[in-house]
Amino acid sequence: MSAASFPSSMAMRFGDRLQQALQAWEQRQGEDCVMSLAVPIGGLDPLRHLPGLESCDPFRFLWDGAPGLSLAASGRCHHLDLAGPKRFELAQRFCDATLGRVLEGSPDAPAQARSRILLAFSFFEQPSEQQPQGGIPSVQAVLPRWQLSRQGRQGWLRIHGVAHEAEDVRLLTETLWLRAEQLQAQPPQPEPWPDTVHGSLRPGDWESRYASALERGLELVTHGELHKLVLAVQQSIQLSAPLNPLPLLDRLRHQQAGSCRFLWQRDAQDSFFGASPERLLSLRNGQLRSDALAGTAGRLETGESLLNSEKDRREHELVVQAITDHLKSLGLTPRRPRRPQLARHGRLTHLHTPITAAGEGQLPLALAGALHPTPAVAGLPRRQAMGWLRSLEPFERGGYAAPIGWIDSAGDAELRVAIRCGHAHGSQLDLTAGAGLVRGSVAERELQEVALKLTVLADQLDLQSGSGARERPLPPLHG
Ligand SMILES: C=C(O[C@@H]1C=C(C(=O)O)C=C[C@H]1O)C(=O)O
Repeated sequence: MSAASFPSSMAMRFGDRLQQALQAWEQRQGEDCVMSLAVPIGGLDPLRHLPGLESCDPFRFLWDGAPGLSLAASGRCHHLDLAGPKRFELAQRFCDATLGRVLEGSPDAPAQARSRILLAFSFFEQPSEQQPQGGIPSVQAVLPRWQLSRQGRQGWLRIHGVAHEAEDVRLLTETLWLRAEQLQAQPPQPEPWPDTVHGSLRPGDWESRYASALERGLELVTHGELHKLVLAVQQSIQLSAPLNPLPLLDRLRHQQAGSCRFLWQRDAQDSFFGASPERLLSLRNGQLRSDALAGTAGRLETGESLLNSEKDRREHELVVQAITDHLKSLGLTPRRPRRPQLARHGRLTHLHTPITAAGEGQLPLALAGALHPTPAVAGLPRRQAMGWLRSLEPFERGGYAAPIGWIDSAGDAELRVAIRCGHAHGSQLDLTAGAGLVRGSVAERELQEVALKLTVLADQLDLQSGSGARERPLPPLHG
């Protein structure tokens, strides 16, 4: 195909794009390189157009921070799967090396459309000996084939591809142009999405297994062996039809508007998805931000009662202190408001303290490696708490409570803590949720808090039997 086969108004634009790309190619250093090309594409909704972004590789990703950045991606141009220690350092090196090789052929593209490496970690560095990790590497990093982004009304489509010669650059430009035309011509997924998820609870009751772990956890924090322990539970659902997570994520856009919806789909059989209220870190133009989020109230309590709860304030402060201490140990000067605010995410309200610092020149994954896991999802002291989680939780956490997000070609990054999430693999869907125990925590309240958190996703499903994950009111907060 040549530029002549496009309508004349677009031919100019196509010709300009091609010329830009070839100019960048001429200035390359080294033999081969990864060419990165982008075109503006109107404000297509990445969530609704992800199905139209298919690639020969089954990998798909969604980051839906609407009304902020939304990003859909598919296919893998380069990727890394790792297990074991130093994963943050090695993933950072992969990002630097890969993004360093990317040749920007569309220098007019804005920040939302920058080339990105997508990242998903597992909670633990190594899978446990008893429980296989469910095949999840301790870090997955992907430079996608396709990226469709939207921020405000603007949207961009980007392609990454290896180029050996100028002809490859022409071919990539044409592939990009054609896909942009197809996406713009295609209607997005209709509203409402057609399918509901059908499934039934798998036998095996998380409540009885949680009760014994909870008893031990409460002993540990009461006797001062730990300051905090965040015990999680897992509810498994047997799916009677394959799960499409996109309709769920679409509904969560309305029901949990302040959170960031995410999807990491290794293939059609394996989807990890959720709506995270918690920012592990964001780095934008050298400004670092991390969120301390701990202390939870359900719909029936007032935010005031949460703000006035001595136990919740103490639990929250442990998280703020841990984050600020880690940042200080890296030589940063974190700033924080003196008192927490309330942050509402769907049916739950949390205590929230945003922590900020000047972070010029910081490596996002060095920061993430120091911060993960915060005491909001693990406990204190960290090492001992991690050991107790291994022995008390009767399942593998996988990606639950681990960092998920992206780094872009300018060094900006955002990583969320993957909570309020589910993992569908084959015909099974696992929902995981946890709650923090500190001195003064009450067993019944913690049990009801995790049950309430499980409902965030479970309520989107059409379950055939009564669910242990149904919402019950939380008993009163203790002062
Ligand atoms: C661990 C989870 O949530 C975390 C624990 C919270 C708490 O204990 O109050 C609140 C928000 C999150 O930091 C979860 O939702 O699974």
